[in-house]
Amino acid sequence: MGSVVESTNKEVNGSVAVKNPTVVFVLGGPGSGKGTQCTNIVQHFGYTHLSAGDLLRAEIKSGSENGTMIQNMIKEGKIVPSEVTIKLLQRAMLESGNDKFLIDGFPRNEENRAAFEEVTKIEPAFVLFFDCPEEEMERRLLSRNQGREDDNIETIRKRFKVFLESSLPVIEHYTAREKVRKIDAGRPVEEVFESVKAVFTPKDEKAD
Ligand SMILES: Nc1ncnc2c1ncn2[C@@H]1O[C@H](COP(=O)(O)OP(=O)(O)O)[C@@H](O)[C@H]1O
Ligand SMILES: Nc1ccn([C@@H]2O[C@H](COP(=O)(O)OP(=O)(O)O)[C@@H](O)[C@H]2O)c(=O)n1
Repeated sequence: MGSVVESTNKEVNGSVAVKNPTVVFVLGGPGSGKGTQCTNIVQHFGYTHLSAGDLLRAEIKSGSENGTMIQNMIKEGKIVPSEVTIKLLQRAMLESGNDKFLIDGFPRNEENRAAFEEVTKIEPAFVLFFDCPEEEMERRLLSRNQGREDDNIETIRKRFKVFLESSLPVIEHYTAREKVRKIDAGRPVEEVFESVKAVFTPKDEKAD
């Protein structure tokens, strides 16, 4: 027996998709704390966390035909073609049984953004942007210790360049549409989460 969410899913471009989902894009440079804060948001606000990077790394591990291509792109800090990432996101949304999603690390360039809009017809509720100084992000990435092939100084520099050149324009796109909620992410985890909570708490529930 399917859940209420599944039973009301709809067809989009020939594939089944979650009906009227709430989507929050979580953006910020590499190491700005997106994953860390998403874990906190999930615990407090009932969202499903979908990390584009985690989905791509799982795809490499699964031995899929795209695995080698994805692995090479990640090693170089390059953005994987949208077609691949969007399919993974759509599948994960459907499998979750939820209708509220934090989409972390996506869209990372204009191609990601335009393709997602075209394929899914989903507009994000808002965009959470973790703004963090580069020196702090570099420090965090070099001590992350998750055995990631891209957490070395050479690839980190490439990822910073891609963030400035390709991802910031996406944030500017949503800033122009008044969708961006910018958080000072250079502070300790708990302080950052206080600011995050304020964004997710409806105005009428906030204390004066
Ligand atoms: N506010 C913070 N202060 C210090 N370290 C942090 C903070 N937020 C996250 N970290 C640490 O920095 C590293 C990168 O954080 P992560 O959440 O993986 O970033 P992202 O998903 O943006 O790449 C992790 O080791 C994490 O524990
Ligand atoms: N939308 C995305 C997200 C990540 N990626 C790839 O995955 C890598 C790691 O992304 P991530 O979000 O897991 O990690 P951070 O770079 O934010 O620390 C990126 O550098 C890209 O190579 C991608 O190609 N497309």
